[in-house]
Amino acid sequence: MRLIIGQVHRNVLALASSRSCFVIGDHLPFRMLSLPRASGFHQTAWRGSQTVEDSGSTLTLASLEVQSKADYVKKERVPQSKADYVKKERVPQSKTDYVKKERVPRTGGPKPSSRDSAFSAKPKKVSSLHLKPAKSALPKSPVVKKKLKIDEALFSASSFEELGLPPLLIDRLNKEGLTSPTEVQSASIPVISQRHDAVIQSYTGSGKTLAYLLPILSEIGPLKRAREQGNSEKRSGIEAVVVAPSRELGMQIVREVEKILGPDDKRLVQQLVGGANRSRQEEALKKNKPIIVVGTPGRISEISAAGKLQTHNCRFLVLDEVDQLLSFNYREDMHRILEHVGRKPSTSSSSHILGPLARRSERQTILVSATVPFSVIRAARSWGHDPVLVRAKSVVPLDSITVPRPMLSQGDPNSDSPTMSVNQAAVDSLPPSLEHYYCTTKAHHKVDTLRRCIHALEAETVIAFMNNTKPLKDVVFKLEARGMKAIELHGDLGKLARSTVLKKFKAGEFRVLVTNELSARGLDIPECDLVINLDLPTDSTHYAHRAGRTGRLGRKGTVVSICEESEAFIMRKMRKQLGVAIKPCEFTEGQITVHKEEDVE
Ligand SMILES: Nc1ncnc2c1ncn2[C@@H]1O[C@H](COP(=O)(O)OP(=O)(O)OP(=O)(O)O)[C@@H](O)[C@H]1O
Repeated sequence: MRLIIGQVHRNVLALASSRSCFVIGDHLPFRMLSLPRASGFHQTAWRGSQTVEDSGSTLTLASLEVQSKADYVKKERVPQSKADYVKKERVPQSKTDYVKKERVPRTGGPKPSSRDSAFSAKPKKVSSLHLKPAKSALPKSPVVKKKLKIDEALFSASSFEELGLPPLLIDRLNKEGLTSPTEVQSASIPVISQRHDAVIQSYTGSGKTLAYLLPILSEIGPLKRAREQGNSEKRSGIEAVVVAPSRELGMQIVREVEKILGPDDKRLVQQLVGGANRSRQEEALKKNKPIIVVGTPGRISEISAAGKLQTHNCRFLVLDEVDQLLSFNYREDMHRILEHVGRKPSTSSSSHILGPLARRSERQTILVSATVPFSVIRAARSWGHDPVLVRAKSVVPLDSITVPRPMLSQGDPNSDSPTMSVNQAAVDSLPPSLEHYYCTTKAHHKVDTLRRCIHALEAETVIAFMNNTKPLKDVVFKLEARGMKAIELHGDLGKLARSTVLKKFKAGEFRVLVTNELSARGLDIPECDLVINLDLPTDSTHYAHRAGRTGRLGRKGTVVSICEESEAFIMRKMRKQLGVAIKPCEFTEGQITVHKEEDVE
C-alpha cells in the first residue's frame, strides 16, 4: 500500500512514537524519589555504593533552598537601581504558553542563540576510555545523610523565579528573551543548586547548556545569589571549568555564557579551545581574571600543565558531550583535568604517602549528553559524591542504576562495546517532534535524490552529512551545478574559513551545508529544518546526534537517510535500536511518497 503525502511540512504523518523509557535502570517519578546525600559535600573519600532510603520528609522548594516567590522577593532582593524588577519583568506564563511559543518555526520561535560556531577539531573515533573507578586509600568518613524528596512542582516550573534563580540573573535572561525554563532546566537547576553531582541526559536541542550554566552562574560571578552576611564563601580565581570535545562546541558555550553575563562582564569567561592562539589565551587569563573557562581537553590540560591555569579553587567541573570526552583520544588530557580541577594540593604528610587521590576534592562534577552509555554512569559514580541522573521529569540516584537485563545477554556488562553504548545511549536522545524517513537509491544517484528530497520537503536550511571529508567538495559542486546553493564544512578548512562558512550558512546565503561528523554534536542552528544522511552514520548514537541538528527546542524537523538498497537493513536495525519510526519513502514528481514497511519487506 502506498500513501502519498503532499508537502511533508503541511501534511505530516503523525509518527507512532514508540519512544520508550531510557534503558538504564528504573526511573522513579521525581515525587517518589528520596535522595540521600552526604551532608558534607566535600567528602574526602570517594564512596562506593549507597542505598536509596525512603524518608518521610518531602523535598520541597524550601528544602532545596528554592524559595517561594514571596520569600524570594523578601530575601533575595538586593538594592538595585531598577526598582521592582520583579513586578515589571515577571510575565506569568504557563508551560503550554512556552511550548506554543517555541513551536512556531523561525518567526515565533525562541530567540535564536547568538552563539557562533567555529569548527576545528578533527572528528575523533569514539571508543570508550577505561578510567578505573578511583578507590580512595583513605578511610571512609562517616556520612551523615540528608534525606531529600523532590517536589513535582519543580518540573512544571513555568518561570525562572520559581526555580529560585537570583534576580540579577533573571533580569539578564529576560533581556535575552528567555522567560521560561525548559523541562530539563526545571529538573537540573534545583539539583545542581543543591550541590549534587549530576549526569544530565536529555534529547538534543532541549536546552542542556543553560541547564548547567544557570545554576553555576547563580553561585559565581556578578549575577550570583546574594548571601546573608557572614555566610559568603571567599573565593578567587577560576570557579568553573567547562570541557567540550570540539572547538566549535566550546565556542558556542562561550557565546552562551557571554550572552548571559552581558557585554560589561563577558570578559569573565575565557575560551581555551585548541587551534586558537595559546599565548593570547594565557595573557587573557592573566589580564581578565576570568571566573569561568570553557575549552577543549587538550588546550585546557596543556595550559594547566604549563602552570598558567590555576583551577584548585574551582567549584564546578562540567563535561559537555561527556560520552565523547570518555573516548580513548582524550584519555590523558581528561585524566589531568579530573585530577587537578577543584583539587587542593595538600601539604600533609599523609597525602604524600597516599598520592593524589588523597587531595581534597572540592568540586561539583556535572556530566552532560543526549546519549549516556553505561560507561558514563560508571565514571560518574567514581568521580562524584552521591551523583544523580537528571532527565526531564525524573531524578535517579546513580547507585540505583543497574546494567539493564537485555544488555547482559549481549555481552560483558563491564565492557564498553559499541553495542552496549548504542543501546543504552540511543533511546530518548531524539527530539519527539522529528520525522524520520529513509530512501534507497544507487550510489551515483544520491546527490540527485538529495536535491529532489529538498524540493519535495520544501526545506530551506539543510545539513547533509557524509562520513569522509574528500567527497564533500564533489557533492557541493554537483548541487551548485543544479542551481542549489551549497557549501562544505570540515576540519581541514582553516579557522577563519570555518567560521565564515558557518556565518554565511546561518545568514541564509547557502541552502545546504555539506559536512562530516564534525558538525554532528553541539551545532545549534535553530533554522535547520532538514538533516540528510548521504552516508549512513556508523551507529544509532551517531544517528541521534546528527538528527538532533534539526527539530531543536520543539521546532519541526525531518531526517532523511539516503542509502543503497543493500544498506536498507541497517536503517531497519537503527529503527529498532532508537525506538522511533523510520519510514521508507521515495521522492518523485516533487513529492514524498511514504511506503508502509510491508511494501518493502
Ligand atoms: N529556556 C529557554 N528558552 C528559550 N530558548 C532556550 C532556552 N534554553 C535554551 N534555549 C535555546 O535552545 C537552543 C538549544 O539549546 P542547547 O544548545 O543548550 O541544547 P542541547 O540540549 O545542549 O542540544 P545538543 O544536545 O544538540 O547539544 C539554543 O538555541 C538555546 O539558546
